[in-house]
Amino acid sequence: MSTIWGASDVDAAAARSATLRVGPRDIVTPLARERARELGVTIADADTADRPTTAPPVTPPSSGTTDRAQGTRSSATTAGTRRNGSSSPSSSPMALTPDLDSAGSVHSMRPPSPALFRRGAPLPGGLSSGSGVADGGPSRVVVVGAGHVGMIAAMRLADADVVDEVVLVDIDEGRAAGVALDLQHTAPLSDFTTRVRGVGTVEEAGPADYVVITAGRPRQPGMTRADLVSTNAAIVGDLARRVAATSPRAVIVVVTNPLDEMTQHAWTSSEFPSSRVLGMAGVLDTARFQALIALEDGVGRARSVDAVALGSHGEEMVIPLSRATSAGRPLPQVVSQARLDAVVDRARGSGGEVVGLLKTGSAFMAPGMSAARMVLAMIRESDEVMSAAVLADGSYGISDVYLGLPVRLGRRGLREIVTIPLAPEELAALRDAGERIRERLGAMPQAS
Ligand SMILES: NC(=O)c1ccc[n+]([C@@H]2O[C@H](COP(=O)([O-])OP(=O)(O)OC[C@H]3O[C@@H](n4cnc5c(N)ncnc54)[C@H](O)[C@@H]3O)[C@@H](O)[C@H]2O)c1
Ligand SMILES: O=C(O)C[C@H](O)C(=O)O
Repeated sequence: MSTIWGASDVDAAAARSATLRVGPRDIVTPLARERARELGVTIADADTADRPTTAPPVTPPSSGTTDRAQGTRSSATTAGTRRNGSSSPSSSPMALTPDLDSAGSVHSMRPPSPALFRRGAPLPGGLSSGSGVADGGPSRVVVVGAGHVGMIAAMRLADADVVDEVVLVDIDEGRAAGVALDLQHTAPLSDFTTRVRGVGTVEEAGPADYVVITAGRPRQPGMTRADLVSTNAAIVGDLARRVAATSPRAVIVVVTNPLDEMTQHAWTSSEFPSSRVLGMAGVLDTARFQALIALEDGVGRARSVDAVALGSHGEEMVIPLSRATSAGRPLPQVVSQARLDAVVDRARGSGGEVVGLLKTGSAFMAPGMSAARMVLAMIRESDEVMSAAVLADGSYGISDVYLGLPVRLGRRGLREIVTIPLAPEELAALRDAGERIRERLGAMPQAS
């Protein structure tokens, strides 16, 4: 039997021994070869005399995800097809070979190669026409809220050219239609074939594979995210129920603030399995930390920083420095503890810093790109470890509350919560974040 080796297998090999051993009939994807060139990983024939003595890749100690609708625990993902209609590598070892060290811990949280995001790359692809989950119709991503975050997310999604349709929905229908038309005009500039529509309701948008909810009020200077709760809970609750009716098999990605509470609210309102309701904040918070620490002397490029932001999207954000590296070197060996602490604080407060500078509205470029990145990771089954707000399932000693945890996503949403070793104080801070979010949920108005 032949095995398909993907870019994430190369990442795992880079973390272990800088050599990827493949069998004579195995297929190494072009992206994996490109990734190997980037990382200096040798692709060697496993049948040669110097056969590796290292253990084969192992399946992670997944705690699985709870599928409430079915009452079962599942980490399955759905096979998909590429945009060109051929079979996707969803059964490839990309899904089975995490970058774990022999202790079963995550060795690297490095984002995948930019090669994974290059248009026209043969593997993995997008969703083919006719693969739309709801009706066998067009593959479709619906972005609810054609405001600042929504339009950036839609732009990235259209530009990626991996779905038939991106539909913007806004109660201000003219805005949705105008932004959509403006975006459609960029098709020759960005060279995409995705159609872009703008409508006033999720019902008009039609059944979707993925729904990104950015609708709601942003905060203004002097406000906390929590100040948005009653206004936005009413919007998100209503939208989640209507999305569930229109797109019963969609994966929902919530962006609206306060993020952790709104994601849990969308889950209960939609009555979807928790694996299909995710929140976007960790990708953004991680990017902010990477970007800001890269401004420090000696750190290098932001993408060479391997780190993850967990916990809440706010005061209880946890950035485990015990796991953070730059080009493979532990960050505390590169940057002084005082500077590290200052950068963590700045990353934690970055949303507020941007609000203060803009004076009206909040950040949207990095947030919109981060939301699109989550959707693209699912469509492309990139298999990267990223932070997302998910329903804690007992991992890290936390249960039944949405908060930022390291995850792998698949076509159908959450594939698994990844357990990474944390220092005792980091674990305590993560658990505290769960408790604080639970308290805020308890205080949330019930009628939304
Ligand atoms: N999770 C994160 O990391 C993150 C990052 C940035 C912003 N946000 C949040 O995202 C939300 C949107 O931010 P923004 O800057 O895009 O705001 P915005 O005001 O620019 O856009 C919001 C849009 O939602 C629309 N809208 C309101 N109610 C609606 C409804 N019921 N149906 C459809 N559309 C509706 C509005 O007409 C508006 O166009 C805010 O709550 C903000 O706090 C979260
Ligand atoms: O800070 C905000 O209110 C918006 C968003 O959550 C952000 O972090 O930029």
